[in-house]
Formats: sequence, structure tokens, C-alpha cells
Amino acid sequence: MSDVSRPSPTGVPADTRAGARTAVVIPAAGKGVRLGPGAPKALRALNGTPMLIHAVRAMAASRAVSLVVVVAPPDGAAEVKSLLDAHALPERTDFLVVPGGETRQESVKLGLDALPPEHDIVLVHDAARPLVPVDTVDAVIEAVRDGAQAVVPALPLADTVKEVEPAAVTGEPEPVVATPQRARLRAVQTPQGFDRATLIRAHETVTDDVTDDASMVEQLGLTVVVVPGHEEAFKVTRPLDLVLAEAVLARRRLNDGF
Ligand SMILES: Nc1ccn([C@@H]2O[C@H](COP(=O)(O)OP(=O)(O)OP(=O)(O)O)[C@@H](O)[C@H]2O)c(=O)n1
Ligand SMILES: C[C@](O)(CO)[C@H](O)COP(=O)(O)O
Repeated sequence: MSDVSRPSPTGVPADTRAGARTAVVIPAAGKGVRLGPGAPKALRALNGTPMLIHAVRAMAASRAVSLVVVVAPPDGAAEVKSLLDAHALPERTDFLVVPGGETRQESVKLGLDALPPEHDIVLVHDAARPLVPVDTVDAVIEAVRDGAQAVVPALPLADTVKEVEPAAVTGEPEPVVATPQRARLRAVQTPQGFDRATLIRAHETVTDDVTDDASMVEQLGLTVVVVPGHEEAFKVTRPLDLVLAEAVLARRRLNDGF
């Protein structure tokens, strides 16, 4: 993994950025098709509390975060505002809700458009990763404060990965094209952290369909660095992930002694 204590690629000394204000954009406008029929994924409950509220609390747990922008399902902004009002959240953090778009990329862009000018570090965090520990959030912020333009938390892979020629018809066997060296691969999570100007430039410049924000920064030819991710920052995507998420919450309650 990259060493985030390397000299700043921007040439900005770390101490001039130490007071930087951090905002988080939470794209939460997805449908959750892979999770199966039901409410939009971010609004589904984990141990009785909407996934989105878990994700918002995970971000607001960092003392560095002063604003959280939630990107709600396109017709669900009022519902999301009521949810935020109905749940206890830290008073030091401000919250904004904006309606999202058709794709994750569009939703993130709509969140960025709503950011007030004073925030110069921006994190983007999936509502679908509700259990990320605060230490991971802080590690990402710290790396941006230290001068990285883009930071991703990531983990080594447990499985061997094959590149295939995708089948034209579902169910057809897919020929393997290559087996990348696993030791060089990382599974990337969120929150991903950015110098604000870099992230905005990436979203204004890159029009390809991409699956994360850091890859837009890569397309600008800039360096993205990796900090250690966390197993509990997994993405709730399929039904079994809901079971795992509730088990993690149960383990936390046991460890906390209530
Ligand atoms: N138009 C979209 C699509 C996705 N997202 C958000 O992007 C994050 C990661 O997306 P993913 O896990 O793929 O969520 P969904 O798009 O909801 O899932 P699916 O692809 O199964 O429908 C989620 O927090 C999701 O709400 C979003 O804000 N706007
Ligand atoms: C941003 C992300 O969570 C990083 O792993 C991931 O790419 C989101 O992908 P999805 O297609 O929205 O599930």
C-alpha cells in the first residue's frame, strides 16, 4: 500500500492544511436493485434504524467533519429530511439534503453542487457502507490534510480475480482472458477523500461511466493514494450483506456491554 507519509504531491506543507474544513457527500439515491424488492436501499432498516442514519452517524463520528450533504432518492428528499430530524445526531455537524440523479456519478455531482465554499476537503461516502469505523474516516481525512489530492481506503483481496470476456448471453460460459497478480490488487471502499478543487475538476471533466470518484481523478492523470480500509466498511449490496451488517451491530453491542 502507498505510504501516505510521503512528501506532499501538491507541495503544500501539511501544517497549512491542518485547519481545513471537511464536508462529506453521502450518495443515498440508489434503488438497491441487487438487494431485492423494497424501499430504496438507504432507507431500509438495520436493527430497526435506517441504513442511511447509520452511515450519517459513522461520518459525523469524526470530529473533523462539520457538514454532511445527503443525496436523497430523487423524490425522497422530504422523507430523508424528516428521518434526519427524527434521529439523534451530533450538534457540531450541519446537515443538508439534496435530491439525487439517475447514476451514482450524477448524485455525487448534485451533492458537490450544494457544498458551501468554506469546505476544502470533501469525502464521498456510500450510504450503502453504513458501518465504517471512525478510525478509517479519520485516516482518510488525515491523508488529505497531509497533502494527498485523492485518498481511498482499501483492503487486499481474499479471492483470486479473473478477467473474462463477458458472455453475450447470460448463462454462457465466459472465457478467461487473464489472471491479474492478486498481490497488486486492492478492493476499494469509501469514504474516499479529496482536495475539493481536484474532485470538482474531476466531476466537471470526466464524462465516462465510472464506478468510483477516485477513478475520475486518476483519469486527470493525478495520483490517488491508498490507506488501510476496514472489513466492517463493506458495502451492503446483496441480501446476505444485510445479515452480516446486523451481526456486526450485534457484536458491537456485546462489546460495548449493553
Ligand atoms: N443513482 C444513484 C445510484 C447509487 N447511488 C448511491 O451510491 C452508493 C453505492 O451504490 P450501490 O451500492 O450500487 O447502490 P444502489 O445503486 O442502490 O444498488 P443497486 O446497483 O443494486 O441498485 C449507494 O449509497 C447508492 O445509494 C446514488 O446516490 N444515486
Ligand atoms: C464507490 C464504491 O463503493 C467503491 O468500491 C463502488 O465502486 C460503488 O459501486 P456500485 O456499482 O455503486 O455498487
